[in-house]
Amino acid sequence: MASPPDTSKTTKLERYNSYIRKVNSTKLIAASSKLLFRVTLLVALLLIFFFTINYPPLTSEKTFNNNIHTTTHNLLSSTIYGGGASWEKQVRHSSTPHRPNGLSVLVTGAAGFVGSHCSLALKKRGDGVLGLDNFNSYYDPSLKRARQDQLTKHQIFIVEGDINDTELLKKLFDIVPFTHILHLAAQAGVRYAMQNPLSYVNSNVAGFVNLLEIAKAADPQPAIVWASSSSVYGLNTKVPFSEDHRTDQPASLYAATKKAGEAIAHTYNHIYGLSLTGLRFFTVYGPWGRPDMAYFFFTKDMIQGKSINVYVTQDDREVARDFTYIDDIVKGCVGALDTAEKSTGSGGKKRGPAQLRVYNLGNTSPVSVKKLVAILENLLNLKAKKNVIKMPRNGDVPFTHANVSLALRDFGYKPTTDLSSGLRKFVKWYVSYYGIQPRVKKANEGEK
Ligand SMILES: O=C(O)[C@H]1O[C@H](OP(=O)(O)OP(=O)(O)OC[C@H]2O[C@@H](n3ccc(=O)[nH]c3=O)[C@H](O)[C@@H]2O)[C@H](O)[C@@H](O)[C@H]1O
Repeated sequence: MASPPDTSKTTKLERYNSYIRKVNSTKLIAASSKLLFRVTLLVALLLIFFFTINYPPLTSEKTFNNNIHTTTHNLLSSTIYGGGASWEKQVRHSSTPHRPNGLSVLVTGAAGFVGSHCSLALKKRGDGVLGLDNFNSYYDPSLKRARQDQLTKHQIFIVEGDINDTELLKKLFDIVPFTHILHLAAQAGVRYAMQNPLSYVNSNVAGFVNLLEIAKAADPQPAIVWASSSSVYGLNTKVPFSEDHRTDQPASLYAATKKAGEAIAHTYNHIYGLSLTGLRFFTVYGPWGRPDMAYFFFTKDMIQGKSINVYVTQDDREVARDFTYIDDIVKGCVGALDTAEKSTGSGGKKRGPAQLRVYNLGNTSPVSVKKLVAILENLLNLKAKKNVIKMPRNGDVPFTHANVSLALRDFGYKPTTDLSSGLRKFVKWYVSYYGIQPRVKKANEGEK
C-alpha cells in the first residue's frame, strides 16, 4: 500500500499562505480604516470650517467680528428667504402703500438706528416699506432684533439678507416695483475701520455697487436716497462744511468708502439715468442709537462707574461734533425721498439726464465732547471718571460743522433739537430699555 503523500509541507505552506493573506487583509483593513478615518476627519474639518464661516458666534456688545459677515449673509440669506408663497405675501404686503400716491420703499439697514426710525416714519404716513438687514454682530444684534420688533408691530417686514446677495435683490425687485430705495445699510464707525478694513469695502463699496446694479436693471428704476457721511470732509478746514468744499482728503477708510460711494453714485447716474441723492449725516444720536458711538458708550460706562476717554487735539484743543438728533435726520431723509425725481432709465438703459444730489444733514451748531460729557453727567446725576487724552491717530477728525442751507432750500430741512434736549430723550430711552433705576431721576425730569 502506497504510503499517503507527505502533506505536512503543503499544509505548512498553505498555513503560511493563509497567514500571509490574513496579515495582508488585516493590513488592508487597517489601511482602509486609516484612509476612512482621514477622509472622515477631512470632511469633519471642512464641515466645521463651513459652519464656522456661516454661523459665527453672536458676540456681545462691542465685540466686533464683522469681517466675514458679507459672505456669511450671502450664503445664509438664500436659505433664509427661500421664497415661498407666504414669504412673498409678506414682502408684497409690507411694501404696498396705504395712501394715494404713496411710495413703495425698500429700506436697507432697516434694523439699524437710522433705518428703523425712517421705516416707522414712512409707514406711519402710509408708505409701503420693506426692510432688508443682515443683522450682523458689529454691535449687539439683540438691539437690532428689538428694533425689528418695533417695526413688526407696525406691519413692517424685514427680509433677512445682505445687499451683496444679487439673487435676493433680484427676487425682491421681481416681486415689488419699488418706487424708491432708502439705502442705509453700511459698515459704520470711523475708528473700527482700522480693525476691520475689508468690512467697509464689502458693505460700503461692493454692496452699494451690487444694489445699484439691481436698481439700474429694474423696470421701473427706483429713485435712490442713500447715507453718505460728514466724514467725507476729512481734513477740510473751511467752516461750516458746505457741499462744494473739498472732500478729497478722507482721514479714515470709512470716510474713503463713503467718498467712493459718492463717486460711484455719479457713475450710475451718468451711465444709467438713476436718480441718486447722497445725504451726509453728521454724528446722528438719539433713542435706539448705536452702542459703538461715544454718547452711547459714555452713558453706559458712566453708569457702570468706568472711566471714559475724552479726546483733545494734538495741540490740546477741544474736539467737537455737530451732533444731530435722529428725528431731524428722519425729516431730512423723508424730505429727500419726497423731492427725489424719477430715474430716467429702464432695464439698464439711460433715457435722459437724471437727478444727482448731495446734501449735508447736520445740526449747524457743533458741541465739544467735553460739553457732551457734562450734559450726560447732569442727566445721569453722576460724575464721570474722565481721562482727557490726545486723540489717537485713528481716523477721527477734530471737528465737524454743517451748513445745511441746500437741504433747507430744497426740502425745508431745519434741525430743531439741541444736544441737551436730544440727550435727555436718549437717556430716558436708555434707562428704560436697559432697565436701569438708580441715580437717573434727572433724566426724566421735565418730560411730559
Ligand atoms: O458724522 C459721521 O459721518 C459719523 O458720525 C459718527 O462718527 P463720530 O462723529 O466719530 O462719532 P463718535 O464715534 O460717536 O465720536 C464722537 C466724538 O467723540 C470723540 N470720542 C470718541 C471715542 C472716545 O473714546 N472718546 C472721544 O472723545 C470722537 O473723537 C468724536 O469727536 C458715526 O460713528 C459714524 O458712523 C459716522 O456716521
